Formats: sequence, structure tokens, C-alpha cells
Amino acid sequence: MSEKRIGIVGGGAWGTALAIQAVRAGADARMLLRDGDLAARMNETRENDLYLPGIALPAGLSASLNAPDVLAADFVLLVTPAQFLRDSLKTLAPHWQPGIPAVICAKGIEKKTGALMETVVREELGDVPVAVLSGPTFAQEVANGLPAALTLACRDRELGKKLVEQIGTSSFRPYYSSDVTGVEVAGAIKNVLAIASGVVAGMQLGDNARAALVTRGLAEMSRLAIATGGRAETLMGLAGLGDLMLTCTGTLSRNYTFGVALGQGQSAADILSSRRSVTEGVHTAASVTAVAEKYGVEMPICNAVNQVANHHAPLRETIDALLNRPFRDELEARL
Ligand SMILES: NC(=O)c1ccc[n+]([C@@H]2O[C@H](COP(=O)([O-])OP(=O)(O)OC[C@H]3O[C@@H](n4cnc5c(N)ncnc54)[C@H](O)[C@@H]3O)[C@@H](O)[C@H]2O)c1
Ligand SMILES: O=P(O)(O)OC[C@H](O)CO
Repeated sequence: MSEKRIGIVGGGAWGTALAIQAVRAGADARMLLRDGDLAARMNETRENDLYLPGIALPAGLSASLNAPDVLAADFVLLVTPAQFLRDSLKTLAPHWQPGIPAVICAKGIEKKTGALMETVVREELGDVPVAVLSGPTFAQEVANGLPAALTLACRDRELGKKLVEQIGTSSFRPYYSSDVTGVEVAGAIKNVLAIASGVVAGMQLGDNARAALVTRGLAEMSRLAIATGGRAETLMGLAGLGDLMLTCTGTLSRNYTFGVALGQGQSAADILSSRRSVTEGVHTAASVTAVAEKYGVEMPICNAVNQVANHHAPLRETIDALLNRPFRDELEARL
């Protein structure tokens, strides 16, 4: 058993992949699940057959329902989907040890409050050290040990660097950033843009259209990140451009494939009811519309995704409205 202990809250694909990575980084990885049957199966069959089938779980990884045991760790990765994080933290708060860092791994904006996950953590756990782990990383590839790089953001530079050393390996390379807000906004918005990119593919609008969409989407993401206190450079990094490249093209992406299916004519409700796994961009599309309005930021692509994904807007007319917006000066329209 290792002396280093990493707690992981959430038994989905990403929580499981991060737990495997934690073992690779030399830690004892303890996962906290809600589903007792799944936890028992994971410990016995050494596979997460619901969320990451076909991947062997290493010795050193265990799953349980025992919050105090999982939280007795050097730091805890929070991998509950964004819309469920607050409720999950309410049950964890009584067991959280003072000073144990919380590392946010979910990518989204809370629908009912418009809050980023850092705010949710602070409201529910109080004054704990907080970091954010984000960037272009499909769970299956990380679980298989394929190379990846990502961003670990933390306002406390010393702690951030320490976390990088504790979770990083040669195939999982976190780059430190102090821009927590920029990294969070990037990770949340790329999911919405990935849906839009999937729609472009599903409707066979062409590669030119996808390049235009991703680039103008990056401008929207940058505007919101800066308005909320993030830094422009962050959007050009792994959590911004890097994750946009991955999620707006990669067929392993739930958000992208949701968009493709929408573009091919399926309804949002049918697509969502056919999947067990989370499609964060659908929820964040709703949150971001309200947040953008609050900050006076123009986000036409994200608004269009919200309309088609959450409000039954017809695709063809929604796309026509985007294409018929007034021509603009590119640099002025960037920021
Ligand atoms: N899968 C990836 O490749 C990946 C990579 C990076 C970041 N992320 C982010 O990680 C987060 C988790 O994604 P995932 O891929 O592990 O999810 P998943 O779809 O694999 O699993 C869904 C998880 O949500 C949990 N859940 C369902 N209903 C819940 C409820 N009411 N309350 C609490 N938990 C509930 C399930 O138990 C399960 O653990 C998301 O924010 C996602 O954007 C995922
Ligand atoms: O499958 P998605 O669309 O949730 O994307 C997973 C990761 O966020 C990619 O970085």
C-alpha cells in the first residue's frame, strides 16, 4: 500500500480514469461511489462495467461508499458532474478534514445559480484549498495510458506545483496555471461549442463551417472568460484551444456525438434518454445564456446551442439566423 493517498469522488468514466492515473502516479486511490452494487463489482471484477468497460482496474484502486475513508487523503478529486456537485458536497462537508485540497475535475456551470464550480465548492466546503484540473483528455485514452497534457490551475502557486508533482506522470502531464476562472470557463464552454461542432458535422455543412464555428466559438469563450476575471492567454492553452480541438472533432466526445445526432435529425430528448453518461454541454448551454446576459457578453453560438438543445428551436432556422448576422471587424468581434 502506498503512503500517498488520493480520494476520488465520482464513479463515472473520468473518476475511474483519474483513479487509474493516481495509481500510476504511485498513490493509493480510493473512489467514493453512490452505487453500492457497482462499487462491489469494481472491487471484485476489477472493471467499471457501467462507465469504463473493458479497462482493467489496477491493484491500489478501491471503490466504496465510505466518505470519511475516501476523504482521509492527501487531496480529493471532485469528479461528480457539474449539476450534481453541490448536492454531493453537502453530504461530504461534515467529513471534510481542514486543509485537504479539493481538485475540481468537472467541466460545467451550475444551472440554477450560474456559478462556476470553484464558487460551489467554496459555498459548500468553506475555506478549503481549491484547484481545477482541465484540458483535452478523453477518459478512455487516459485510462489506457496514452499521452496527454492538461492544465492544473490553483491560486496558490506552491500548492498547485505540489499537486502537479503528485498526480503527474510522463503520460499525464499537468501544466500549472494560476488562472482558475479562465480554466473553468474554458472547460465549461468547450462542451457547448462541441455540440455546435457536432451539429455542423451531422448536417454535413463542411470543414470550412467547422473551422469558422470553432474559431468564432473561441472568441465567445474568450469574451466570457475575460468578463468573469480570467486571462486571455489561458484560452490559447490546453484548457481552451486544446480542449476545443479535441472535443470539437473527437468521436469519443459525448458532447460532439450529441451534436452529430441532433444534426442528423434526432431529438435532444431521444438522444439523452438513450445514454447513461453525462452530456455536460446541454446543461451548460442553459447556464451560459444567463451568465452571458448578466455580464453583457455576446455569445450567439452558445445561445443557438441552448435554443436547439433545450428549447426545441428548429436547426435550419437557427443556423440561418447565425449566418445572417451583420458582418463585423474581426479583431473588434474577438474581444
Ligand atoms: N469522460 C471524460 O472523458 C471526461 C474528461 C474530462 C472531464 N470530464 C468531466 O468529468 C465530469 C464527470 O464526467 P464522467 O465522464 O465521469 O461522467 P459519466 O457520464 O461517465 O458518469 C456519470 C456520473 O454521474 C453520476 N451521477 C449520476 N446522477 C447523479 C446524481 N444525481 N448525483 C450525483 N452523481 C450522479 C454517476 O454516478 C456517474 O458517476 C463531467 O463534468 C465531465 O465533463 C469527463
Ligand atoms: O465526452 P465529453 O464531450 O464530455 O468530453 C470529455 C472531455 O471533457 C474532453 O476533454
